[in-house]
Amino acid sequence: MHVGLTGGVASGKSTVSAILAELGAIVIDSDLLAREVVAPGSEGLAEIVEIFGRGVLGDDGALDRPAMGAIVFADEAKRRQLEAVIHPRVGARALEIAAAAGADDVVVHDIPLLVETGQEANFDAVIVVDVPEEVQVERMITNRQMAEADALARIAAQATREQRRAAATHLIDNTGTHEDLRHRVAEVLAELTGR
Ligand SMILES: CC(C)(COP(=O)(O)OP(=O)(O)OC[C@H]1O[C@@H](n2cnc3c(N)ncnc32)[C@H](O)[C@@H]1O)[C@@H](O)C(=O)NCCC(=O)NCCS
Ligand SMILES: Nc1ncnc2c1ncn2[C@@H]1O[C@H](COP(=O)(O)OP(=O)(O)OP(=O)(O)O)[C@@H](O)[C@H]1O
Repeated sequence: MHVGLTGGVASGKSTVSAILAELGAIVIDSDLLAREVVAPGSEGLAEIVEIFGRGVLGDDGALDRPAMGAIVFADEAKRRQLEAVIHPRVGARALEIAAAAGADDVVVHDIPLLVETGQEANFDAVIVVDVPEEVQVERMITNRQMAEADALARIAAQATREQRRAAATHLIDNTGTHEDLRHRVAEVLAELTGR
């Protein structure tokens, strides 16, 4: 079974993924793959330097992620250019990993931009982690020391809460405690697997 998992920035996708993995699911994390495909020495990073110049590299030669973020979350055309380098590579890696899963495995594809990239129909179920925008902003400021304007810029680069909710077969409200979240995730997994 292949399950899509999505949610707005800082909604709690990684936290949900970690719980699902503990409960036995295989998780494919798109954010992690998006880092791997631009690792130092990669073709992906070379393409990014061709497009954006060496200014997006840190002193260590790795992608300067805050600098890249400042560019692409302020400019949609540049964001599309970056996505054109990263998304095909992430997609190819995800397919390779998914191909190694067994028939009885629950494979969870954690894809922040699942709705934005129209991938709903590729999955047997779509889990959406849902919180109001105020909670996203609050968690980005508190847990990631982001400025409010940067948090709002990321939210503005994504689908709306309503668009994501419309794509959900299973909605996970993450406005409660971590304990509440754990219960709800276990419940959803049980619904999916019938176990
Ligand atoms: C701009 C980059 C370098 C900033 O890196 P940073 O370490 O600050 O963020 P990180 O990669 O951990 O992403 C955190 C969250 O930001 C949001 N986000 C990332 N990229 C995008 C995007 N293109 N559009 C909208 N939201 C995005 C997602 O909610 C994601 O979960 C990085 O996000 C990136 O390479 N983005 C383009 C690739 C992409 O689309 N990734 C998302 C899923 S494949
Ligand atoms: N129920 C909760 N109560 C309080 N804090 C939470 C809760 N769930 C998650 N968090 C915290 O909120 C932050 C965002 O969670 P997480 O990293 O799981 O989100 P994400 O959707 O994967 O984010 P991103 O889109 O940036 O990858 C983390 O610091 C996490 O510990």
